[in-house]
Amino acid sequence: KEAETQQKLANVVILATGGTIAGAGASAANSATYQAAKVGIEQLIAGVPELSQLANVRGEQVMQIASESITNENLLQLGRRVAELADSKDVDGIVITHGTDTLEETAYFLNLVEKTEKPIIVVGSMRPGTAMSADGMLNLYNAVAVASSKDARGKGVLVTMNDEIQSGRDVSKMINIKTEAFKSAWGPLGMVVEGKSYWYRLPAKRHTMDSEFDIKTIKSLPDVEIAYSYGNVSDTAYKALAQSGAKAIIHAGTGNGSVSSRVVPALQALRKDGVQIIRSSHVNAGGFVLRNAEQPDDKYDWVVANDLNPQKARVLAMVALTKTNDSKELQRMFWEY
Ligand SMILES: NC(=O)C[C@H](N)C(=O)O
Repeated sequence: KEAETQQKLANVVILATGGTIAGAGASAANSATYQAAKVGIEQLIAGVPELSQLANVRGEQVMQIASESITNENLLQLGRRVAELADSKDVDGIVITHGTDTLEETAYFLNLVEKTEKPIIVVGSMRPGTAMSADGMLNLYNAVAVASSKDARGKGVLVTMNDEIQSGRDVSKMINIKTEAFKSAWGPLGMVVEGKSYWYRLPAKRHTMDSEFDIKTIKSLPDVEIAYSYGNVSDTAYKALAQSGAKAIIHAGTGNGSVSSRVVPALQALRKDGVQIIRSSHVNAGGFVLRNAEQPDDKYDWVVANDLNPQKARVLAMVALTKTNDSKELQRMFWEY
């Protein structure tokens, strides 16, 4: 009988990378003071015995880091392992446990480069497992539930936090002290309740199977950097980033990606030197940058990120630059992905 139920359940692999979901604090009262990336994947799985009712689960420790320290090499390593598993006949879904600080970047990266319909779910937690009211157990349970459901196939990389199913492309960490930390300007795709998924909308942008990018052909990622804008900003950071070899600079602009008159000449000059200039916005609840609004992008040959925040724009720019250095092509990609 047991063998029969095992056969019917989906096979889900959990790739652990660290983060607060693998964090530990000194006491149960420590919800915000703790060390991330301390607990191994076997212990995480053992902490949620109910996972075995959802799927045949096995874990792999891919790395053990706090996600603020993730590198492009780490991203490629994770992406390649996800692709290998996605190609394997005995894997139905993949869950990635991840720190929440850069979770949105990894989820968007995988959404762009993994050629599979199989569910890929990225999940984290806001409190360590040692804290009162820790959120990691339920978030992980929900991730495995979505990863093992047929309904999640073909919907791109997903994120399960706070009972919501979010598109990995849209979702962003909006607040860092609440368990309802992850939001999308365009709303969640669905909900997970007691291990069952409820869907309400679909992603509109190209992803996974419909993407022109493939992890298997990406050898390395180019250097793309972000410079933050504010009142009285100088052009020092932009110039320094270009000098240290950045192929593109994401302008984390004010408002609708506006650029200070103190910075415009430097960005014009950098573009003439071959650096791609991509205008994004750092407004809190989600920016929206349009071509030739605020700045004459056609004239300066700049690119706009539209609704992608600066850190997501960096991810798309890196992936896009592995294919082209043509600013018109880059702009097309920024509209399509
Ligand atoms: N909540 C978290 O996971 C934060 C942690 N610094 C990380 O990203 O690894």
